[in-house]
Parts: sequence; C-alpha cells; structure tokens
Amino acid sequence: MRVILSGGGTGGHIYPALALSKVIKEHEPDSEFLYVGSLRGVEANIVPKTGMAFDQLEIQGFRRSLSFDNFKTLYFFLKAVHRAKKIIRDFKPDVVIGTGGYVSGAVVYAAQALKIPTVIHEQNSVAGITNRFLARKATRIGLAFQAAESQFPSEKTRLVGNPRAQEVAGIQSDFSWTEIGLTDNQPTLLIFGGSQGAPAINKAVLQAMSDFNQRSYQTVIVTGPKRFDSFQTQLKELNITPQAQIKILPYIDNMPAVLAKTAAIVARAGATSLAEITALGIPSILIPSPYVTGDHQRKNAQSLVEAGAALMITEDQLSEQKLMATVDQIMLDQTMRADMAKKAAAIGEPQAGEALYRLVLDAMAE
Ligand SMILES: CC(=O)N[C@H]1[C@@H](OP(=O)(O)OP(=O)(O)OC[C@H]2O[C@@H](n3ccc(=O)[nH]c3=O)[C@H](O)[C@@H]2O)O[C@H](CO)[C@@H](O)[C@@H]1O
Repeated sequence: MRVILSGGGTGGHIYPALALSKVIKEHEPDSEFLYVGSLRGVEANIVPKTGMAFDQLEIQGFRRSLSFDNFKTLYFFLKAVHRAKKIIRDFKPDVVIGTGGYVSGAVVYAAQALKIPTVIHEQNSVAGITNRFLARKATRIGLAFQAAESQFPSEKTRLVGNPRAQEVAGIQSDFSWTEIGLTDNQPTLLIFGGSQGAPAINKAVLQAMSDFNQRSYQTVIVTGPKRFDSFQTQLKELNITPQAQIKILPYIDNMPAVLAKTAAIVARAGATSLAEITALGIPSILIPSPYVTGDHQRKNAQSLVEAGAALMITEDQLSEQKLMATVDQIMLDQTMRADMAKKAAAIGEPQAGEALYRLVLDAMAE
C-alpha cells in the first residue's frame, strides 16, 4: 500500500508512526511511505535517519489566547494545507495517517478534503488539539487509552494501544553498555525527560550528582538535545566530576535497544515512553510533566502506579533527597525491581502495532 505518515513536534508523536510503518512493511513488503513533517520539528532529525522519504511543511502552533500571531498561524496553516494537497496528489497514497502535532493537522485535513481515507492515532488519555480538530472527518481513530474514548465519535474509534509497544517488545537487542564506556556487570539506571529533556529533572539530577557519584550502580543521564551544554556548564560550576559509572548524553538514537538492557528508569510520563516501558517490563520512577493538556501525564503515570509497575514523584515534590531516596529504593533492591518489572510487563501491549494496522485496513476498505 502507499502511505503518507505525518506527526511531529515531539518524539512521542513521531515514533508511533514509524513503528506502524514497520508493521505495515512486514505485512506488505512492497509498501511505499512518505513522511510529512514540519520544517523546524525534531522529525527532521529523526525520520531521514530511518531511510524513509521525508517532506516538510512550514507550520506553527496556535496560541491559546487571541493574538496577532494566530493570524500568521492561520496563514501558515492554509498555505501548508495547499502544499500538502500537492504532495498528496503527487504521491497518490491509499491512506493518510496522522499521529498528532500541528503538521499532521494540515496533512490529514488536506487528505480529508481530497476524499482520501484517513486514520488518526491519539497516544494520550486526553486528546490533543490537532486530533480533536481532525476527528469529525477522520475515517478511523485509534486510541492508546480507554479514557480518551468519550472524546471521539464512538462508531469509528477503536482502542488499539501504542504501536511503539509492539516495536520494542519484540526487540533482540545486541546493545552493550560498553559501547558508551560503561560495563554490562552492573544494573543501569536510565534518566530521561521525554524526547526533549525536562529542566526540572535535570535540575534535581544535577543537585544529586555527588550522591550518584557514590553509588555502585550505573547511571545514564539523558539531558535532551538542547539542554546538554547548559547541563555540562552547570556541572563545572558546581565543581563536580562525574565518576566512571555515570554517563551523560544529549539524546539516545537507538532507544529500543538501550531500553532492553536497562534495569530501571526515571522519566516523564509521556504516553509513548510508557508504552515502551510496559512493553519491555521495566520498573520506573515517573515524574509527570505538569505543563501538558489536561494534566494527562499524571493520569498516564497513575495507571502504572496503580498496577504496581511504577513509583511517582510529582514535580512539586521533586528534590535531590526525594529523587535519591526513591532511586536507591529501586536500584538497591533487586527483588523489588523484579516484582515491578513483572507488573509493568503485565500491562504492556505488544500487539498494538498489529491492531492499528487492522484499523488502517478497515479505513481503506470503507
Ligand atoms: C511535554 C509534552 O508535550 N510531552 C508530550 C510528548 O512527549 P514526548 O515527546 O516526550 O513523548 P514520549 O515520552 O511519549 O515519548 C518520547 C519518545 O522519545 C524517545 N526518546 C527519548 C529520549 C531519547 O534520548 N531518545 C529517544 O528516542 C522515547 O524512547 C520515546 O519513544 O508526546 C507524548 C505522546 O503524545 C505525550 O504523552 C507527552 O505528554
């Protein structure tokens, strides 16, 4: 089949689209894909590395309040829809799939105007603005959380999970911590604040660095691509030299392979990260971002906490002491980790990619 994928702005929207493309390719090896992202979004770094054809639109988000900027945004949106229509006419897709972010708004809207079947995927329990806008004319809607059901027309909406779960669940990882200068003989804690990094997590980790320096378990700190330099500068200012069991990175490109070798995680509670953590059965400490629509990360995190798979620290409780105490609790207790791992795996959705693929076939058959 010929497929246009679009989702952007943040990793949580991009990786599910790429994961779905792998499932489609397994079923239909001759399939052709085109990914349409935004000019400035992180998809421009992520997608071309996979070898998938990639095109870009200039687009920006709406402000929630009335402002002159919104006229400019509207202008960009209409221009982007116009270009998206041309891209669609040239590529002739059988289906157009949107996984969230402003750019998918323009691409899927253009496809709907051209009467091409469209599928949208909502990763969160609280629907994003783009998917709410696209829902009325979408042919099918795939959800990762049951809690989002009431926000979409029921007759064409299905609970499918997050396709990234299936991608990571089956992974045969040959990653070794020695590739980044660590060893494979110690349990490794991975700290990352979603795809962009999280200032509040970085700050608490910086304050706790001298504690991490004294631990025997390994710690990998992913700062986020734009926060790496300032993290290093602050380390210098604090006069702290990370010991050999600590590694600081701006971003991890091969996350599924790395996650498969990770003992425990400290992270935000973005939906795609959680799909990965549960698919692989990894114990986690979740620090939900309070800055997202409808406080959805806290709801995401709560579902793992209730299952016994995760511990939660809210951002207002986050401190060096709280972070270290919670991390030590998990990292120094292998039995606790094993129990949480089992409970995380029990709520994983290793078939999610398959379910979304079926939904795409449904949309095309209509
Ligand atoms: C601040 C914000 O708006 N966050 C939203 C965004 O989060 P965000 O983009 O952070 O998305 P998620 O946490 O859901 O997913 C992050 C993705 O990036 C990957 N990754 C991360 C770090 C790294 O170094 N390498 C790497 O590959 C993770 O493995 C994962 O696949 O989209 C999610 C899914 O719609 C939402 O639930 C989040 O609330």
